[in-house]
This record gives sequence, C-alpha cells and structure tokens, in this order.
Amino acid sequence: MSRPLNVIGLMSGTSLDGVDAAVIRTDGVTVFERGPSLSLPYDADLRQCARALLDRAAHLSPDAPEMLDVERRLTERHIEAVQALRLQTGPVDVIGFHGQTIYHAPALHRTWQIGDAALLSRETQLPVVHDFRSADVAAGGEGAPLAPWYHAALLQDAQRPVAILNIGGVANVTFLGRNGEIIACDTGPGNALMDDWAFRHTGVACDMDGALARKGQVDQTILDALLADPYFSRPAPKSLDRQSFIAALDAVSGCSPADGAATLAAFTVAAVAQTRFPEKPAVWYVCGGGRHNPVLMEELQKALNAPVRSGDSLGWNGDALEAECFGFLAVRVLRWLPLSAPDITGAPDFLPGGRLTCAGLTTLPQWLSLSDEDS
Ligand SMILES: Nc1ncnc2c1ncn2[C@@H]1O[C@H](COP(=O)(O)OP(=O)(O)OP(=O)(O)O)[C@@H](O)[C@H]1O
Ligand SMILES: CC(=O)N[C@H]1[C@@H]2OC[C@@H](O2)[C@@H](O)[C@@H]1O[C@H](C)C(=O)O
Repeated sequence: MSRPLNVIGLMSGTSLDGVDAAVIRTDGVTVFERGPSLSLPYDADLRQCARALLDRAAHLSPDAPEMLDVERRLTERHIEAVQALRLQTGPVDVIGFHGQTIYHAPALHRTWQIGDAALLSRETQLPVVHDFRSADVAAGGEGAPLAPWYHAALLQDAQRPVAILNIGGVANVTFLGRNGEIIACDTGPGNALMDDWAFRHTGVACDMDGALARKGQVDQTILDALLADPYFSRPAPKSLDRQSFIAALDAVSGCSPADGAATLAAFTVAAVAQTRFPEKPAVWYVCGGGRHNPVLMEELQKALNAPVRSGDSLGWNGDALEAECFGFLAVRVLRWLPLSAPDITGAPDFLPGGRLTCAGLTTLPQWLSLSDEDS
C-alpha cells in the first residue's frame, strides 16, 4: 500500500478548546495536497469535565465512569467534525484520530489518549488509525513530539537550519538541520498556564491577544525560579504533560492578574529560548494557537534574535497543522513507517507505532487488502 490516501486527521490538543479536523492527501512521506479543515469547539461543561480529569488521570481506572462520559462526549464531537468535513471534500479513505491526552508520564512508560476509535469507525464507516504514542513509550521513548515527521515532510525543500515551534497548551519545537537531521522536544509550557490564569482572573478561557500580559510587569525573581526546574537543563528528546508546570500558577498567585499573565508569558518564551540545537536556526516558524498572541510573538522575536514568522507565511494553516499531522501519521502507521526515532522521541530505534480499527466496516477497502500491491 503506497498509493496516496485521502485522510481526515483529528486532533484534540492539550488546550482542551475543541477538535481540529483537516483533510490531507499523502502517502506518509510526501504531502500531495492539503484540503479543507475546521475546528469544533467544546462547550464549557465538556471543557471543564475534561480539565477535571487531568489532575486525577494518574489514578483513574480505564473504566472510571467520569472518564468514559468525557470520552464518549469528545468522540461524538469528533464524529460531528468528520461529518461536517466530509460535506466539503471528496471520498475519504481513512481517519487519523489522536484523541485527548489526559495523562503523559513517559518515565513510567505511560501515556493516555482517550477517545473511542471503534465508535468513530462505526459512525463514519471508515477505518480509524489511533493510539499513536503507546508503542513509543513502551519502547522507552517520550511518546512525543510526533509532529516533527510532518514538519520535515512539509519543509523538504526549505532552507536550513530552520525551527518550527508549535505553541499549543504545551510548546514543542522541531529543528531541521543542514544535514537532514531532525531534533525535537517539548520546550516547556505553551498557553495552558496562561489559559488557566486568565480563566481564574477574567472568566475568559484565554488571555485574548495577550491583553492582560501586555499591561503587566514580569516578576524576574519568580521567572528565574521557574526556569531553575531541572527539565530545562535536560537535553532533547524530552516531553511534558499539560500539568507538568502547574505549580507555576501557585508561584505567581501573589501577583496582580496582569503581572501574573506577563510572568507566565515570559516563562513560555524563555523556555523556548533556552532550547539548544547544534546550530542557531536561521528562521523560526510558529504554529499553534500561541501565534495569535502578539505578546508571545513579540517577546519571542526579542529572545530568539532571529526572524520569527507565523507558519501561515509559508501558506500553512497553523490552526489545522496538528490535525493534518495526524492524518499524515495515520498513513505512516498503515505503511509501517517509523513514528519513533532516537532524536525525535528518544526511542532506542526507528520504530513503527499506532493501531488500526475497522470496527465499522463490513468489507475491507481494497487498498487495505494484502493483494493491493499486486493489483
Ligand atoms: N487571539 C489569541 N490570543 C491569545 N491566545 C490565543 C489566541 N488564539 C488562540 N490562543 C491560544 O491558543 C490556544 C489553542 O492553541 P492550540 O489549538 O494550538 O492548542 P492545542 O492544539 O490544544 O495544544 P497542543 O498543541 O498542546 O496539543 C488557546 O487555548 C489560547 O491560549
Ligand atoms: C502527550 C501529548 O499529547 N503531547 C502533545 C502536547 O501538545 C504539544 C506537545 O505536548 C507535543 O508533545 C504533543 O503534541 C504534538 C502534536 C506532537 O506530538 O508533536
């Protein structure tokens, strides 16, 4: 099976703001076409219930009713996203379904993405590739980031060295070197701490356009203490849980809302700037929701001392990139191409991963059958 497939990629990110869905045509190596995309937000109650799971996920059993309830509601929203997207595109071969990470502890060989792949397959009558991270953590990898495979495919012909920074709930970076090397890691917090802080003080789910942070002063003492966390002196590859730096909210609790927001924004930026690569990237492309925050973008520009551009300047849709990525990775899974790599996820070797469910299908599509290569 090496012919390009039409895939819908689905990503529910650590920001817990909703599901992103995107169409992509790919063979898992080359991206032939990027199609329509959409985002369906979660309602406030679903967001809150999902958020509540995060603090308890480490001790939750896989059949905990509160988890199953959130899983079902999230999956239903994903089904709606697929149905809406199918109205805008031609025939779809397969779905790449990331699910929602509720717990990520690679040191314990655990990572947990909730989402009912069988239900999604039944309701859409499509094969669903899912569970992209488990095999990697089982093999001793970080289970993340996986987007570097997609970044490298998109930038096959770009000038190097280049860095692609995703600022989601957590921030992660891909470094593409002159000699084809791909180095990656989570840099530190992205928007998640700022979101939690903004919600606490304004009742709005994020610091819209950085308005709160812009009015504040960075508390340098607190910032230095936050940056003393051993995570920042660890070399890549390394990855984070959304809640990894949640104690930063306590650290800024004595600040005014504006100063706290400014300090947390500075934390995200400084964590990126501390990341070391074999060479200084000539340019940084930023994707993920954080690129909409002008305070983050301005401060990154100062701290990185290199051009910082939105990924949109390359013709990308920075809001759909992760969804496209899991469409791309779904085809890699089907082709048994690696998701794990020593310099990307820290796994001991280049290894495949992911799982396929065809729960909704009465007959296998011809491209999935073993005789496809001969036909
Ligand atoms: N105009 C804006 N001003 C400030 N922040 C914004 C704006 N637009 C989006 N954001 C931020 O972007 C976040 C969503 O980003 P994104 O969708 O990339 O996250 P995600 O995909 O859930 O996370 P991850 O990549 O960690 O899985 C919001 O929670 C918010 O913090
Ligand atoms: C465990 C998990 O879900 N990690 C996410 C999260 O969100 C951003 C960052 O942390 C990244 O490591 C990863 O997602 C992207 C898509 C990745 O795997 O590349």
